[in-house]
Amino acid sequence: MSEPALRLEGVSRRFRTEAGELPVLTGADMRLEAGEIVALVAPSGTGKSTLLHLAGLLEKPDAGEVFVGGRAAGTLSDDARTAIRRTDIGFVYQFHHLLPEFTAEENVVLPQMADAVPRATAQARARQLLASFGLTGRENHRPGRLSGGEQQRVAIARALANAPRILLADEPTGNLDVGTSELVFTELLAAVRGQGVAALIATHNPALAARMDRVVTLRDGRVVPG
Ligand SMILES: Nc1ncnc2c1ncn2[C@@H]1O[C@H](COP(=O)(O)OP(=O)(O)OP(=O)(O)O)[C@@H](O)[C@H]1O
Repeated sequence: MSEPALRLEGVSRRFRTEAGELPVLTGADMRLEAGEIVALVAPSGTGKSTLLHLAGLLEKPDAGEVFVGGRAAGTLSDDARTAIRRTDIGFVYQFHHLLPEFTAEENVVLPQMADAVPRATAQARARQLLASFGLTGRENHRPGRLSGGEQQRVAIARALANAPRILLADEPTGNLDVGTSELVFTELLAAVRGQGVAALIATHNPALAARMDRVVTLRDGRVVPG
């Protein structure tokens, strides 16, 4: 079998809390194949965000290894990890995390410029991505002037700006009302399927999870079929 987009091997993470050591992940293994869309559905507090942060190279595991396109992240310099995060991985948070002082378009342009894309090219891609999320006419609005659904659409456009191979999303529609969540989620799925992006998406919503290729959950700190 060819190398998956993302592979976790024996990944462990524990936190030190007032009550003592909290083992959240205890040797988690998983594969995310190229272009595959996987739902991560697990009860609150079982480690979904922790897993996504490790997979996204935002944090380092205490043990085990994260492979992105076959490259072992633990063997790389911080600069090399940052470069992989920028070019290969898009991350969508539950709350948009857009830069409030920049417009919608600038929020989608900036990660591309950090990846050395010329400004005019980055602007054209940003406009095209924003248009694909129904945001034509909103390009020059700052996040504070956008609705919650629009903010999340911009955040998704930003995550896709550098055409990553992997999209990681942590309850990307979790703070939206049911109707808006359904709409934004449908657009998110269409975008990742259309671009052939592998995606790991945490959600509490079983109906949304059922629309992905497969479901995994977390049990006793490990990834198991959901
Ligand atoms: N930096 C940290 N320091 C201490 N404990 C932490 C830290 N980050 C997470 N935890 C704890 O680890 C456990 C797993 O947290 P995590 O956020 O990964 O769960 P989750 O499944 O994403 O939860 P939710 O569905 O509520 O977002 C929780 O008990 C949490 O309190």
